[in-house]
Amino acid sequence: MRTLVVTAVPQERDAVAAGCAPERFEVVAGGVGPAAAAAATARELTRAELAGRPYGLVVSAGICGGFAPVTEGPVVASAIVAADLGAENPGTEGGFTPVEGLGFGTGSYPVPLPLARAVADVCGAAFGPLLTVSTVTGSAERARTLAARHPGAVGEAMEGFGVAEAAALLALPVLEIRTVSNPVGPRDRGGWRIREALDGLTAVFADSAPLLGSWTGPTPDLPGPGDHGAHRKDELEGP
Ligand SMILES: O=C(O)c1cccc(C(=O)CC[C@H]2O[C@@H](n3cnc4c(=O)[nH]cnc43)[C@H](O)[C@@H]2O)c1
Repeated sequence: MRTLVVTAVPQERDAVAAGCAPERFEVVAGGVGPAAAAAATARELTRAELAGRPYGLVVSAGICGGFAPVTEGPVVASAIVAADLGAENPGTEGGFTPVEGLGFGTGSYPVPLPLARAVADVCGAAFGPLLTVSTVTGSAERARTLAARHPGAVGEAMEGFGVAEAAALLALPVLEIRTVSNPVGPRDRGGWRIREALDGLTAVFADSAPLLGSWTGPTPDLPGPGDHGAHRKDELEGP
């Protein structure tokens, strides 16, 4: 089955597409931020289902900020985490209650670990939770807070959780694969290494495309109780 790769911007889309064969991969630029990413992913997955050409795997890809000591190179998510989905909760440890603690759904999606680990190994990537934020971190204090709240986090970007939400609606497995363009922390636009990160994306997808394209494993169990909204094709088609 084919793999859908969702990036934020066309430069990332083109970098990914340069590394993988068009027969097995569809690469789309869905916009910046989790809401745009979720909407674009849901549209593409629904189109494919209705056309009878469903995807077997969904990947969120692009550039990202890296948490020290990860300052460059590829990163692969061991979990896709909505780092600012929840409520500020002064007086509690960490001062934040994640969305699960509020009793609504989940703030973290699992990935198929054997595949994610294999991809990380083949491209020499750092492996750990990848955080999705709506506001790019711009201070050392915020970077420390996030790193303390999410031990082992390797990076921060803005789309992974949105892509994962849409994939979960169709019970599809999801990965997040990125390359580091900047450190998470104080703003320093002059220090960005975007060209290197985009070239790195091409290399990562060239190395991992054979693994991604042949993946036939199951979707990991979705976290928590209740209906995560997984739908079947017949429900999409309506009466
Ligand atoms: O103006 C700034 O200070 C600034 C700093 C980092 C990123 C931005 C962006 O507008 C990029 C958003 C875009 O790129 C991904 N990305 C890359 N680095 C980061 C990051 O450190 N934190 C969050 N997102 C990052 C992101 O997925 C978006 O697609 C501006």
